[in-house]
Amino acid sequence: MPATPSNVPEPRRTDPALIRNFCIIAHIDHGKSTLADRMLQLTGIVEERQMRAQYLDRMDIERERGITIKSQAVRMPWSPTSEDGTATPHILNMIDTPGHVDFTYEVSRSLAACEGCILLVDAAQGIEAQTLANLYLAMENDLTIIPVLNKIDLPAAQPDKFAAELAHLIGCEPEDVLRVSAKTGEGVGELLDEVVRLVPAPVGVKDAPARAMIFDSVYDAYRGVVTYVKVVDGELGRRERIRMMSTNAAHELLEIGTNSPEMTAADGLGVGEVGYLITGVKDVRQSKVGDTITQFHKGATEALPGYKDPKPMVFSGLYPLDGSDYPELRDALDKLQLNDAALVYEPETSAALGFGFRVGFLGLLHLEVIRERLEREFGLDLIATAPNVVYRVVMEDRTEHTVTNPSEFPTGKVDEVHEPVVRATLLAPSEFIGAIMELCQTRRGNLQGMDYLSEDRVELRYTLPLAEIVFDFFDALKSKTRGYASLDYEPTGEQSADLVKVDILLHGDKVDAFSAIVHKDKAYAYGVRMAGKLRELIPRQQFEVPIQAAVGSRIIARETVRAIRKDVLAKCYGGDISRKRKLLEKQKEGKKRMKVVGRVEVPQEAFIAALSSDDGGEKSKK
Ligand SMILES: Nc1nc2c(ncn2[C@@H]2O[C@H](COP(=O)(O)OP(=O)(O)OP(=O)(O)O)[C@@H](O)[C@H]2O)c(=O)[nH]1
Repeated sequence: MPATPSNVPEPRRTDPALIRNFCIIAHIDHGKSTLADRMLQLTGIVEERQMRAQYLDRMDIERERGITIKSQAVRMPWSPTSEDGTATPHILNMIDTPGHVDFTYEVSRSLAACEGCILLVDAAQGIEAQTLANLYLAMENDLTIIPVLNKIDLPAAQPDKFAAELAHLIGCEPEDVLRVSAKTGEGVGELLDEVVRLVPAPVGVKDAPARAMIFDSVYDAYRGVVTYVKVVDGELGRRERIRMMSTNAAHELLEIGTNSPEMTAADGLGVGEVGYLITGVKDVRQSKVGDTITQFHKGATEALPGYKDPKPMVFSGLYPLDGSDYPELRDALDKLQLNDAALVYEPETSAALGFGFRVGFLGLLHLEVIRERLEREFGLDLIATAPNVVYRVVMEDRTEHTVTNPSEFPTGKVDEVHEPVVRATLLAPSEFIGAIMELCQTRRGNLQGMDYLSEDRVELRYTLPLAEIVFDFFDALKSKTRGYASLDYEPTGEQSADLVKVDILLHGDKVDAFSAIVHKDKAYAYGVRMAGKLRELIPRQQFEVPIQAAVGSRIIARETVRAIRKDVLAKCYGGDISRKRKLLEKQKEGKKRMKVVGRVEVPQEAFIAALSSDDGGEKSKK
């Protein structure tokens, strides 16, 4: 049991020397959830009998209520058998990391709450891009890494080959790579023993003012925001008044505890412990990932390092198809924001699309998730403008503008335009090196390095403008590599580039929804493509309609929709008045759905079609 000095009875705190905080890093489908399930079972906190029934049922209910599906951190008891046969009870905290590239910052905070990680790799597939990206983050956080091959029960498993690959990657011996089957449970007990043996115990100052790092924050419809923390120094007690160090906001602790795997209230958390707290705040933006919590009275003066406000990287205009749904869209966004500190939006109006919002996202997946939730959970029909990144525009008089909507690109003398760039990691069989390089070249990529992970698998590292990968990059990569390449990226700053705004004009009037900021070399292609597309989509009017693409006042492409007098009665010979009336009524109906740009009537469908995905669009599933 914990070795506490006898004169200071503190039975409620676990000795940090007996705590191990770890996470599992894996590429999608390499078996992270299955391994976690096996650990829950093996450590006895979930009985075998309950495993399926309980877990799946619970997920359904949670899904229906729209709250978090997984526990963010689970506390498990484990007593490794040592060589002399004695067993010392330890506490293992398994911390879940969000898996996707859009949430790199959150991943890095979850990793910062751990001292070690299990690098899990499918023994039939080998290392993939997400394995690598998360491994790099783990290294940056100085974590002890335990390499593990999973799925060794599969006939297609090649454990020797991939053990060598993993060993080469992290610089250990192939024999150090553990082999498990999360499915059968083989090797999982030994793995937990290794976690205790290899992962360092957390260190912190017991008698200092409390400092706890928030590594996750989720909204629960019944309990408000549940905040997950790791206590680094000192301790937090029940009913304590706490302070968020980034905002200085004070809150009362209503409950503090651990998940094993249900929420279990405790009377406090001490050094190295991981658990949850509830303060009654209703909005995750008041309890942000990366922030430090301390006591309100005599609290810490210096926050833990690394706090960043989530920064949206990709923006898109969201408009209800039916203008009268605008209030519903606003309410829906308000609700989603309760659980998503990274979601930002502000009202915007577009001459073409009416009233809507300019919404900021962490990345494309984030955008897709939000859009899908708005449509599915809130029953909204939406039009989204093409996603764009954030530009910093420096004028010749040195004033600066942050542009999140291309139609707001400043007019006047522009000196420099800066765009965000990412560091991308691409992994593929070596036969596809040429195809990948060619693709990255056309996307203004810069090769930073290339490594062979084994004789037939290669890792390429590029810096790429974010704008070049937000559309169809992932799809293009998959099609050029027959689905074998994997991609991960993280923002690394910005670069100045030769960027211009292309406007699309209908009969001399700008259509704001189609303005785009593109590289100078691609402006012409964009203009020609959009003008051509619109010519097909816009019905003839009673006058000739020129469609032009322009950079500033210079026209770079032009198409024309020829004039026609549309006589709906032309088909109606004879004097059937009721039929005539019907046709006129129908024409009126159609006109209601028309948007008017200047003098030109454009059916809404034309906007939707022009914004949709045949030139990449927003569909880029990972
Ligand atoms: N044969 C075999 N299949 C496994 C093993 N571990 C996981 N699987 C299967 O692999 C698939 C993916 O496993 P998950 O545990 O869902 O993988 P994951 O990494 O959590 O995936 P995501 O949650 O989608 O990221 C499932 O069909 C599992 O049943 C294993 O040891 N052997």
